[in-house]
Amino acid sequence: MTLTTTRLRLARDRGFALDAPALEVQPGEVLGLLGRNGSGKSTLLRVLSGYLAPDSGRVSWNGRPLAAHSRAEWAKLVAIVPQEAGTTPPLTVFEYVRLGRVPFRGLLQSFTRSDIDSVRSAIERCGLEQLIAVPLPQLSGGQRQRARIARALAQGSRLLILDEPTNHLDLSAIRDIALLIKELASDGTAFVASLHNLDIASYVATHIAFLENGTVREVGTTGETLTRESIMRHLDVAVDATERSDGGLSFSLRYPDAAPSADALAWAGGHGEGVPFAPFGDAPASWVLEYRGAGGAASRLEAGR
Ligand SMILES: Nc1ncnc2c1ncn2[C@@H]1O[C@H](COP(=O)(O)OP(=O)(O)OP(=O)(O)O)[C@@H](O)[C@H]1O
Repeated sequence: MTLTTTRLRLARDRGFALDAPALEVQPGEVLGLLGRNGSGKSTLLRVLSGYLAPDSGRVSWNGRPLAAHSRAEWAKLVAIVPQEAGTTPPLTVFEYVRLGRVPFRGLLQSFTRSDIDSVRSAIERCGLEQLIAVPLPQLSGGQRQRARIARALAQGSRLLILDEPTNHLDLSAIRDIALLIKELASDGTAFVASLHNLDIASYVATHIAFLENGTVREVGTTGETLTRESIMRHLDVAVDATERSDGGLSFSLRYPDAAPSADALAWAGGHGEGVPFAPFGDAPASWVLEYRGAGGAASRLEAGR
């Protein structure tokens, strides 16, 4: 499944307007949307999934404009995995995942053998076999998120739209969801996901789009786009970065009253981004780091030990 768009624009209430350049997501690619609260990530996801019509611009799936797909085709091609909502339906994992087959049968028609096979295989894919008969409200947040993804897989969709997929999850559940997304992408599923977690973005996303006040300011491959400078520029927050063994970056928030970690300093120094400052002998008494803030102005951050 390939998602393509022309430039998209949509004006909403209270002066908010979405403005995104032409985008393309190929099978196996994961486009991560990053931006501050209210920057328009969910709005863009709704436009890409066909729930909101743009004022101008066109969304196409597999080269056909969205409007040319029937509702049934639409439901089969694209699955939306929403944020954890307040209420959880009192269905078992099996019953819930089976809802993914409704576009193929309709609510009142009975499910076929092949529907049930799709449901079971999606449940296995998401590691929920042991929980197949457990009601959703009794699952943990991470297990429920996996059930939502399983439902999307049972639907057979090759484009998954995820709204903050690791919201409210503990660290091990975040890791499991990240691994699942990566595994599904390696099998050719395309993803667009709004993300707040920079580590997850670096790990799962092949491409990143930064939104600010509704406008996509920068889009590109993760390696080129997800940098300390762009994070400072678009999210208005200073982070330290260290390189992972797979070549991606791990980010940690820089608190104004805490010195950056030795690892982050070493990495930044090695990349010419920061200057460890050691006035007395080997042990640095303070550090001076430079970064470029919004508008390109150079700022200096000094931190004592
Ligand atoms: N149904 C709606 N009608 C009109 N405006 C809306 C609607 N939903 C959201 N908005 C507005 O659109 C803007 C962008 O909101 P959106 O939810 O897309 O941002 P977001 O980046 O996903 O935020 P968050 O990170 O907090 O989830 C906000 O100003 C919001 O008030």
